[in-house]
Amino acid sequence: MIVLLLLAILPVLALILRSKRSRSHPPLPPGPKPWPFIGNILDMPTVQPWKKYQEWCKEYKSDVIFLDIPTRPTIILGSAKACFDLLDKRSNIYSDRVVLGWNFSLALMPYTPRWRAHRRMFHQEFYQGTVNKYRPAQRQHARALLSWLSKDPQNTRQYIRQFVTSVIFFVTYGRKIDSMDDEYIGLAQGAVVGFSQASIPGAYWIEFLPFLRHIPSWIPGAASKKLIKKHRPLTVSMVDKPYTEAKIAINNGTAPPSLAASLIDRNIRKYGGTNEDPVYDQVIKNVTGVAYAAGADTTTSACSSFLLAMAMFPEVQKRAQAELDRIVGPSRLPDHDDLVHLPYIQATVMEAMRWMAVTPFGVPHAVTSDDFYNGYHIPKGAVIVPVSCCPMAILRNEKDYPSPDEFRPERFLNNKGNIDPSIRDPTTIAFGFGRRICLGRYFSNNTLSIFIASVLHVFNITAGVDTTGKPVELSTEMEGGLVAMPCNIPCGLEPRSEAATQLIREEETKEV
Ligand code: HEM
Repeated sequence: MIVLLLLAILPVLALILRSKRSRSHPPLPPGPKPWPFIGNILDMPTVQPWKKYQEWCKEYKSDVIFLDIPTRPTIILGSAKACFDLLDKRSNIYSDRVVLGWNFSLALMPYTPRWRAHRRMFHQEFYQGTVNKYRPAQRQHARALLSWLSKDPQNTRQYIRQFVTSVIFFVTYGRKIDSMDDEYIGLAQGAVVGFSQASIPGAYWIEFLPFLRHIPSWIPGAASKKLIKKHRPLTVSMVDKPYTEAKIAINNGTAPPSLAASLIDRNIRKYGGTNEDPVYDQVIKNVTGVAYAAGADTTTSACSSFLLAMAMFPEVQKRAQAELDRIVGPSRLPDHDDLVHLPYIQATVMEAMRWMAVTPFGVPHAVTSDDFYNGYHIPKGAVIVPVSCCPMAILRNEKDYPSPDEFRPERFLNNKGNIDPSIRDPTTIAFGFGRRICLGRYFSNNTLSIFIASVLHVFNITAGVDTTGKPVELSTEMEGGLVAMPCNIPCGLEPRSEAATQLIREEETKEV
């Protein structure tokens, strides 16, 4: 019955929307041929969607592709130029989002004053000039990670996640994460996994037709609503629980310094006893909650891809270690302050952000007015998907990055061995565009840099064996939704020398 209703309503809706769109406008960008009434709904890939986006860019020889989704036209952008032209230069109309239900997250809020208030508060704590205050926490956690990895390298994937999560929780709530069994890790991981899957473009088209919420789950697009609903209790707890705990500690005078503590303190001093107090209290809760949601999987993915690259390109590993040996030496671990003297390590960090796209289709934007680009009509309300792994463009673009499949930090160096500013820095793309550009990019870069320098300083990295004793197969296959992770990561981490083992042991006696 419901399927019949669906079949009856969709054609009418599609016709109305399409006739509104086609009135006196230039043509839409090229793309796969739509089916009568249902457009390209059935063409939308929901598993590893970036592969299909790449194929379309190639097939239609265009860096702007149109997908006819009756309720939400979708545009794929497959070149840096198209992304900068639209999402950056015209960001006044390209900064909206498709709302998916994560109401607390500023990363998904529509382009409204509410989003602006959240973004302003987050920015104050994470802009370039202030993030270095988090370096001691990042360094200490990176050093703790060396010890975990040396004892149990088969669980490398879990320890990387624990390291990234611990840094974010420590900075945000002043809370230590002692193991992967920590309640908050489970909460947050569950919430983020559900969301990441649900946000694949086309997986969510059904969201715009609430009256169809009972349709069978085999119809494409139906699954995302269920996913979001299933994970909602985890999401609520992920945002509420650590914040409530932090507030209790503040009231008891037992709170360690943290982002939550300083924001709450500032709010009380500025708005305590006024009507604004509860309003800003909610903003603080959301802003602290989004730090984990937006920062944990993304940074974990970048750290994991780096390890994979080291095992697949051992000559890069050797060259990076030689630089560390020369500049830092065997008697201490590297620090953030060393990085300025370590151009090859800096280039390795840049290459880690380029080689495997962390968010292969960015975080989709939405356009708030009709627009025209390269002779094509971009319809108002369209979802705009910047595809950062498209081979003809962006991070895997032959022209900007020759032999793009190879992990080659040298590409960012000039003939004096310094960073060459004429080569496009991949972080200008990997962190998104315009007014929605990633707010955690400087923080994340500090975490990734100290992770890379510390791990390379003490370990030789090879494929190794996994927890079942099977040799790890190295490949560049990625899995996931909004955030992609390498399917396999190496587990063969061996201390490079007696001196390296000694450095790791010394750290074990220190408090994180
Ligand atoms: C390798 C690590 C990371 C990558 C690749 C990454 C990537 C991105 C991307 C692609 C966007 C969307 C930009 C756009 O819409 O054009 C984004 C947004 C965002 N990121 Fe990150 N991110 C990373 C780490 C972090 C961290 C560590 C934090 C927090 C501490 C963070 C906080 C945010 C926030 C709050 C937004 C939403 C901005 C808005 O919508 O106004 N990110 N990130």
